[in-house]
Amino acid sequence: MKEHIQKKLSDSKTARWSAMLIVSFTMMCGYFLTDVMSPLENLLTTQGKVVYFTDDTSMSADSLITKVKLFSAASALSEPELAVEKLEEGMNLKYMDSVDGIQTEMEKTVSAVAKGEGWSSTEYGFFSGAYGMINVFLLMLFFGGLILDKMGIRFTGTLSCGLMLAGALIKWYALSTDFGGSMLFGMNMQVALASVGFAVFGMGAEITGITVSKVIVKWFTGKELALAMGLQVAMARIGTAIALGVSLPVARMMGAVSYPVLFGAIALCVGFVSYMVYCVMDRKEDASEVAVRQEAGEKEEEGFRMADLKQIFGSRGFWLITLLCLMFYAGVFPFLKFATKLMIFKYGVPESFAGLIPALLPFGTILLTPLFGSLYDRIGKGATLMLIGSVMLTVVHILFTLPVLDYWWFAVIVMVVLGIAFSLVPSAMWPSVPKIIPLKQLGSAYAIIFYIQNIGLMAVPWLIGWVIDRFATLRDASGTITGYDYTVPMAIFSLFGLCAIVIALMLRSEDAKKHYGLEEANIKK
Ligand SMILES: C[C@H](N)C(=O)N[C@@H](CCCCN)C(=O)O
Repeated sequence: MKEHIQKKLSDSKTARWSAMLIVSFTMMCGYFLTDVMSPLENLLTTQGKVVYFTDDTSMSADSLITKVKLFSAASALSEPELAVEKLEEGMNLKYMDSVDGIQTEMEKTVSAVAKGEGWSSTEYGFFSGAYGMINVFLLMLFFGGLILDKMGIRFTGTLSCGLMLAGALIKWYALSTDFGGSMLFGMNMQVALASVGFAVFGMGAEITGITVSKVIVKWFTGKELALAMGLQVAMARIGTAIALGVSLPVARMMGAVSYPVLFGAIALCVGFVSYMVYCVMDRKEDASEVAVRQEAGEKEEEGFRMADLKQIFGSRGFWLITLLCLMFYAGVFPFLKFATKLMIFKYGVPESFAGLIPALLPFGTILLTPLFGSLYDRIGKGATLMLIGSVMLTVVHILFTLPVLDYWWFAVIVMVVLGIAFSLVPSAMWPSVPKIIPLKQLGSAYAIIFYIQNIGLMAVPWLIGWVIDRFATLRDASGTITGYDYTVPMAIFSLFGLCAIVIALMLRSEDAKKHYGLEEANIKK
């Protein structure tokens, strides 16, 4: 008689890769919403109507109208009735402006008009950092990890997807409503409410992040773990790239900053449904695992105990990975929030293309993260990959700081290098955690890492927004903003890179002492 050997569902290649694709799609929708506002910084921080022209420049409606009226009065044209509210797509406007110090007659055709929200850079920074606020101050990520290890993947993932959706809807409501100058918590009502929405969303997104990580470890341990994690991160980056690339065109086309958020919320509903589909697979995987254990006469694995936390906190390798994560990610995600405006004001890129250069960063990582992940699976060298990535991050930020080669093509090259760094470190960092911490504590371990990382994701945008208002904003004698000098903010980002290098070196030497296996291949032959 043929012997029947019970197999787990995850032993099927099709099943485990399908599970990976499904949960990664949910995460991708989350990443889209995380960065959907980044290209809108200039629009959010401009007061009143923003007018875009066919030559790809943008101008504040007030200053344009003043110029047009001055010109029409001087040339007896019939424009004195022109007002901000009357500006529309297709209008032809004539005015005088100074070109190389000479007053010259100019003509521009309006290609789109959108509503600027008049936030300050500090308010924009506060809003961007709000993502990590609940996670950090209410320790929600920490509790999220405990919930994940205690209540399981299906319960936690469903809860966290719901939180993401609720947060996205609050943010959309805030951005699409005119609060007529009212205040909340001593703050512009719109900024405050949008920040609350982003904070709720951030709590959901981060808990979904640790849940998805645990899903992948569950289905891929002993198999293509780093490749699977790399592909999951790659799909997440597609979400970021789409956000950076399409958000501004959508806001311009629809005339308001709230529309890209609305589209993100609709996509997230689909992501939610896809997570429900995963839950069905998860149930089957658990059932097949029980059957395999019964056949082998094995006992069920012990669950997570609070005492296990001591083991996590006592590991020096764990702390080094956590600090590396804090410093490295502080130099990347918060940078992305400010990168579009950096392209406009440091590299002179027209606003309509400016989001495309930062979008190169996640695009590059889409191919490279799984590639480096697969390299790590086969040949190891995880600690070295993290070190090289940290060095590249630092060099990139120093180049963005220095007043040299302020050309758009140089910004493109530097951004591509940053993309390589942003592939190297995550592809080696995340699959290295299970080499230091056992599976049953992994939810909590990822949660603590994400928790500390969130302190950076929250505080760095706050710091940079404030620094831009205080040290980077250039004004003329009347106080009108004339431009930005990004030397100080970018020097701060360079410092994060330097810290990452030091920590990566310490991690490599700790690995050599404790034999975590970070330099060894993941796939056992
Ligand atoms: C922002 C989030 N906390 C984060 O760090 N995400 C990582 C991916 C983590 C995947 C772990 N398996 C990222 O690089 O986006």
